[in-house]
Amino acid sequence: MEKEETAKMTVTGATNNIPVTETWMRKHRLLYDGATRHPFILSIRQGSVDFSSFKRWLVIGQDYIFVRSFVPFVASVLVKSCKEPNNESDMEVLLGGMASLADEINWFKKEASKYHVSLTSVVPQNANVTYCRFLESLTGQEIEYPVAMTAFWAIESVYQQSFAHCLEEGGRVPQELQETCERWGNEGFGAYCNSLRDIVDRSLQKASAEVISKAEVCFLSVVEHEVEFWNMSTGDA
Ligand SMILES: Cc1ncc(CNC=O)c(N)n1
Repeated sequence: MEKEETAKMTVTGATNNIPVTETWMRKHRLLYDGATRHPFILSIRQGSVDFSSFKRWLVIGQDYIFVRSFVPFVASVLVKSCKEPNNESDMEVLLGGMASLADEINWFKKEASKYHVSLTSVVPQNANVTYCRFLESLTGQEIEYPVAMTAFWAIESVYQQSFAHCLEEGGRVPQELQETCERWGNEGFGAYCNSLRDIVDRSLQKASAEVISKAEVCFLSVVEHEVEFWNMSTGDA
């Protein structure tokens, strides 16, 4: 076995058959579940969430700000994907992601007007500002494609799995939040997340041990930012 390859196995714990993302999920399960099973998410699933103006402001207003920062980040990943060999399918998956963000921005506007949330006057909370800055720090040219792709996949997957959990059997999602849960928790969005995951695993197969560990750190950062994002729901973030 080549030296580089041995180093890679040491860093990731990956063997030939287990994809890197799967090894991370096993290793960091508790932290990951802390995001997808956050008390705020569980309160939506249980129907105990009070969808008062404060929570609406969070789910619509703060998330709108996040998504506006997410767009240039996704654009930067798309630019990187164009420089990758055999990029045709990556580019298409990322373009699909872009298209759904355009749709999402319109949806935020519709929800905002329904609940009289003024999107232009929402002041971003600290946790959100920090998360958006983190996204911006990942847009630079020096950030390797697998690292940026890892962040992208993790951001989408955490959201998808959180809202899909709300919709699983036994949930009692309040009617006002049903559409929100379906937007990110639907199966199509789940399939899209799996495509992102496959791109991550494939791009990491060719990556150096250093890039693989950077990607793992990036994965953990995303999960932590997602927890902090929902911690805003208690008002003391
Ligand atoms: C905080 C956060 N994380 C992930 C997503 C899902 N990606 C795009 O919409 C989101 N909307 N908000």
